[in-house]
Amino acid sequence: MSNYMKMRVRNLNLFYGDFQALMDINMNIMENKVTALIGPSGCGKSTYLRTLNRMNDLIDHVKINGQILLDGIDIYSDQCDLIDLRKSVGMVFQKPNPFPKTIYENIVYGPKIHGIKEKSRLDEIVEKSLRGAAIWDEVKDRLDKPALGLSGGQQQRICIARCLAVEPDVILMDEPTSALDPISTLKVENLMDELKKDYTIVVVTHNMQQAGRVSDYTSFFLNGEIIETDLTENIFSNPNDKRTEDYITGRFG
Ligand SMILES: Nc1ncnc2c1ncn2[C@@H]1O[C@H](COP(=O)(O)OP(=O)(O)OP(=O)(O)O)[C@@H](O)[C@H]1O
Repeated sequence: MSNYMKMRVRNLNLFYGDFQALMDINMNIMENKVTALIGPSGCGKSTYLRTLNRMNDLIDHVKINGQILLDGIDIYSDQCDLIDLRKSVGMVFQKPNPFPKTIYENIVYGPKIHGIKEKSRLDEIVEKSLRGAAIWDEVKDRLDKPALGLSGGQQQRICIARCLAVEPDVILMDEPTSALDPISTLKVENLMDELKKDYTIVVVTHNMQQAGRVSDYTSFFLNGEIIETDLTENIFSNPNDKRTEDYITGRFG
């Protein structure tokens, strides 16, 4: 088992204008593990997740200080190329958001941007990515059909396949199952367990049972701070902080 810290976050603060949304965040994100981010609505989970691949750069009144190291390189420094960063750190959103294109075109979109043109290579990537997202068998005979014609659960796995197609190292997932039915949710949860063999996963979830099922580590956020990060089993059975205990036992949030 890897004990490598794929990402290291040090003294991270984030402000939306005058409002400080993240306060002195420190976290080690372990390679080939699933890290769950839990906490009440508005505590900064999504904001934090978005800092990990600089999605907040798109919001113009955001100010960030501190450090986020990916394989030792500060992703906010000049040394880091934004296109490379987004390739290394992929993202899956709450609502499945396939492009209004065929299944095939959804998967090859990223690889084409990165300069892959050869049809046989693209075909290979499509099969590998769809297999990786556990949806190949369901769609292999309809690759030329619109991705939007699939069920919500299938669309989400297409989005995961689209993310895998550019061969990221880290996958960020923002409540990836909150718009899905229980069976699709189970499929995506099982998939996360498979994917962590090859990828490092950080997932925001409101569903505490899900955090318990899928994650190795859990971080509890409250009012923009991390109250504690620990092995998931410790967070759920023996948390250090009373506020964590109150949250996981449903006393607030
Ligand atoms: N673009 C923005 N501009 C200003 N404030 C924002 C912006 N986005 C988020 N916030 C504020 O930052 C805080 C953290 O929001 P964030 O969405 O990160 O929380 P969250 O824990 O993910 O919430 P939820 O679980 O409801 O999705 C909230 O107070 C929110 O109102």
